[in-house]
Amino acid sequence: MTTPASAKTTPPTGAVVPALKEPPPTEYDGCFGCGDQASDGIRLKHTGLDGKVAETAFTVVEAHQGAPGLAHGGILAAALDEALGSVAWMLGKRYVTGRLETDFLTPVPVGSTVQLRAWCTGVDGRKAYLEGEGHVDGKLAVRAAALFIEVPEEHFEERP
Ligand SMILES: CCCCCCCCCCCCCCCC(=O)SCCNC(=O)CCNC(=O)[C@H](O)C(C)(C)COP(=O)(O)OP(=O)(O)OC[C@H]1O[C@@H](n2cnc3c(N)ncnc32)[C@H](O)[C@@H]1OP(=O)(O)O
Repeated sequence: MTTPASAKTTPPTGAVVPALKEPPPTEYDGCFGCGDQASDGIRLKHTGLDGKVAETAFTVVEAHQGAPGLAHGGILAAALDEALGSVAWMLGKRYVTGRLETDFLTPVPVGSTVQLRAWCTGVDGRKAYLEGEGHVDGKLAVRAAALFIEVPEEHFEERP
């Protein structure tokens, strides 16, 4: 698969690629990427999962504009981050994004539906390596490679 992975997002020799488990049963409703209660969120839901690759879709609306009529790159990166993050969580541990590398290959007009796919390229200790891509009308529009880091449950404790 074509990816933009740098040395920091390329798994070392010997990293394993685990099969994905079922998505976590409790998702956080307030999550910008997947939460049902996040009123300004993008509410991604899995549309496919085959044990290795997870799929979802995201429709760009006016509130996501950067330039007139075109998606803001940060929104596309957020959607990729969420897709990759959901795969990381399906490895069965808690991960957060440490590094996210993104290529924006074509402008994405408002009204487009971005078909997103994400997968794991390897796990090495606390590090999980993820890649993903988004197609619009069959054309590769965005792609990403990321390093996720496993964290303890305390990472998500509410801050004062
Ligand atoms: C309650 C139920 C909820 C259920 C819910 C389910 C939802 C299921 C879907 C979730 C989907 C989420 C999708 C969104 C995902 C986010 O958006 S997460 C939010 C954005 N990310 C963050 O906020 C992370 C902020 N950063 C941090 O907290 C800390 O920097 C980190 C990443 C935990 C690392 O800190 P640390 O634990 O002290 O680890 P550290 O020793 O610094 O690094 C460990 C190793 O990783 C390397 N490393 C760390 N950072 C980097 C980096 N940026 N670049 C390269 N290498 C790095 C280090 O060099 C080190 O390597 P080695 O020396 O071991 O070889």
